[in-house]
This record gives sequence, C-alpha cells and structure tokens, in this order.
Amino acid sequence: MFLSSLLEPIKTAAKEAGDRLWQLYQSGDYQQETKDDQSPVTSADLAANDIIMQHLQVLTPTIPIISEEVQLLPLAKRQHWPRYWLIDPMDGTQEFVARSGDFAVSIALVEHGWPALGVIYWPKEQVLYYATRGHGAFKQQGSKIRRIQVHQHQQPDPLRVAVSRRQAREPIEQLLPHGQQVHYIPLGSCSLKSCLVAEGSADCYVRLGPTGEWDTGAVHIIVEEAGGKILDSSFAPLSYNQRESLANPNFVVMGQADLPWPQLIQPQ
Ligand SMILES: Nc1ncnc2c1ncn2[C@@H]1O[C@H](COP(=O)(O)O)[C@@H](OP(=O)(O)O)[C@H]1O
Ligand SMILES: [Mg+2]
Repeated sequence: MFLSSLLEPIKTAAKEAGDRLWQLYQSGDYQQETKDDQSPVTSADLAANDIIMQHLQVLTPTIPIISEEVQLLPLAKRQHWPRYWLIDPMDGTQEFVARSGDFAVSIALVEHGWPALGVIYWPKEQVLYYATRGHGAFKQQGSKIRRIQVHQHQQPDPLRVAVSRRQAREPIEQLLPHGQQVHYIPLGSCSLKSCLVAEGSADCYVRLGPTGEWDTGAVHIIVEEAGGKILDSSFAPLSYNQRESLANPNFVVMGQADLPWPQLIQPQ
C-alpha cells in the first residue's frame, strides 16, 4: 500500500526533472565540471537533483535521501536506515555532453537493504520504466502502459549484449565463450541499458568499470520484476548502503533467469 501510493508522485518527479534536463540539453544552457572521481557533472545534473529533492522532501519528509550529487554521510550515520531514497538525477552525463540523448533520471526507494521501488525516465523518448516489489515492471509512453518481461533466449540465437558507448569492447569480448554469436548493442547510461534487458530488447548488459549504487538502485527492482537479475562478478547480489563507498563492483544484468549464465559470461 505504502509503495503503490508513492509510485505516481515519483513518476511525476522523475518526469519533471527529466524534462528540465531535456530543456537544458536542447538550449545548451549549462556548465560542465569534473568531479573528484574524474567523472563529469553539469549544472543540469544539479538542477535535476534540486527538483527531485524538493519533491521527495514534500512527499516523505522523514525518509532520508542519498543522491549522487549530494555529499555522502559516513556509513555509521546511514547504515541502519530502514529505508531511504537513492537517486541519480542524471545517469549518462557524458552522453548529455556528447549529445547522444542517452541519459536518464533514476529514483529508487531502498527498504531494508533492497530496492523496493524504482522509476527511470528517459527524456529523449519520453519513456518511463517503473516497478514496485511484487507488482511487475512496466513501460509507459504517454498514456500507453505495458508490462515488460525479459526475453527468452534460444541457442543458437546470437546473445544480444548491451554495452557502454564509452568503454572498450575487448575486455567484454574476452568474457564470452569462443564461438558464441554475439550482437552488441551500444547505448549510454547504465539505467537505460538495464531497461533494455528488462524489456527484452537485450539478453544481458555487462558492466566492467566504475559505477555507483545510484546507477543500479532503480533498475535493480525493474529488472527483477521483469524476470531478470543483477549479479556481481562472483554471481552474488549487489549490496546497498553496506560500505563506506557506494562504488559498485563489476556486474552483469541478466535477462532470462534460468539460462546457464556462468557458462555464458565469466566476469572478472
Ligand atoms: N570515471 C568514473 N567514475 C565513476 N563512475 C563512472 C565513471 N565513468 C562512468 N561512471 C559511471 O557510469 C555511468 C555512465 O554509464 P555509461 O558509460 O554506460 O553511459 C555514470 O553515470 P553518471 O552519468 O550518472 O555519472 C557513472 O556512474
Ligand atoms: Mg549521475
């Protein structure tokens, strides 16, 4: 009941933040900086962050917020939170700057260590992806809403693997078995690639290299409710708010849950 009552207001917040990003993207009216981890941030990320924070503070004033764009509290002050919002106001800042349009807003509610509600908004396509635990995953474009499901992959069909536009292909090629036919799908933004898996347009997404918990929070529940899973390089679940750093390990977003994934992909 609590989760379902939050869904519509969170979709509204994500859409408002994303539409603001789109406006700034089109006008070019933003400034860019480099963060301590060498990843880019723009004034558009911060504008979207402000919009989401304002919505959340009105909607649930007592629920704390972790945002990519807000100074992180030490673990001791946050590790016992029973629930918190986990937001990435813009996933795909490099894509925004490079003008590919592959950027998205990501908002998750994490309860007792597990994402329970997730909303992704892709401004370029005006598409929302969302899920709440136990109630399925959905894709909405305008008034058209449909339930999404991962794809049932049949051997010997090529494995459709979503990959970053910005990362080298070779390390990923080395993880796939020799002789496996592969069709690569390059797309920006961790969330959008994960949503491709959730909706069945890709069979998996292999992510090597730096990401943060905010990149996977919302899609974690969307992918699971669509029938898939997100696991680290030991095929163990990702964790949330358990460490001083929010850096994720390498991970794979897997579609069809009963494929022999450890035979298909051996992440390092
Ligand atoms: N040098 C770096 N340090 C930390 N995270 C990085 C990074 N380079 C990329 N990322 C993560 O990868 C995301 C983009 O994924 P992709 O390469 O698939 O487009 C970034 O999202 P943000 O744009 O929210 O920072 C960021 O979280
Ligand atoms: Mg971001």
